[in-house]
Amino acid sequence: MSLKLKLEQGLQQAGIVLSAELVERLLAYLALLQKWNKVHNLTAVRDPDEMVTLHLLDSLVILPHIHAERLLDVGSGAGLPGIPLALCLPDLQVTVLDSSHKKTSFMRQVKAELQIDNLQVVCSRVEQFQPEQPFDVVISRAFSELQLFLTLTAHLCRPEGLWLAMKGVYPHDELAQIELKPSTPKPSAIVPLVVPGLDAQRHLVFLPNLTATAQAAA
Ligand SMILES: C[S@@+](CC[C@H](N)C(=O)[O-])C[C@H]1O[C@@H](n2cnc3c(N)ncnc32)[C@H](O)[C@@H]1O
Repeated sequence: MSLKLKLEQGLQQAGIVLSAELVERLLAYLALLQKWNKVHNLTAVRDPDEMVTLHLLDSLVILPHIHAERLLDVGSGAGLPGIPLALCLPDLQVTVLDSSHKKTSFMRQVKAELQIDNLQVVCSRVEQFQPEQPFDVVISRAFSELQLFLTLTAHLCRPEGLWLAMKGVYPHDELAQIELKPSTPKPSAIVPLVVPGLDAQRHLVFLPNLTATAQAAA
């Protein structure tokens, strides 16, 4: 089966409708990832079929949950999930951040070649990143445990904004860890996700930043 057909079938199964042009742009991103990966080792996933499932579809199944103007993808690596989100949601301003020069060079190349105007690429350790404005949504996939993710990005999520953590199996231990810390944001929902063609669990953890609400109530 061609990569295009695999992506189209996966999108259909997930109930995600994208234009033919967008499908081509997603595949162009995948082609660049394959090309650079041969030399720069950006991702351990090397098989193009697996890249469709584990990188594109895994990132795209969260599309219905993104309602924001400004999103930060922390530890984005080769641009996941940030680049597929930026491609599919042109009105969303997406910042992809990683501390690795090799990975941010790749993401800059993708931005230039695919002319992704709503994508900003930042090379920085996240704890040192000082943007002009905080973000509506701060997301990560395969970055760190929940507690560390929240600690390192506490200055980056605006009051009443949202942290989204993309996880595999239901993260019992990580949730227990944050329950122990009274000052840590708590999850409002943990949504199971189905990634077409993937025989593994996925969960999206929603952690609202209630800072402003709490201050107003005090
Ligand atoms: C396992 S990769 C995940 C990449 C991508 N999110 C994915 O799901 O394919 C974790 C990434 O986080 C980056 N990273 C780790 N610690 C970081 C930090 N403190 N600040 C910024 N990036 C960091 C690493 O360079 C790496 O690219």
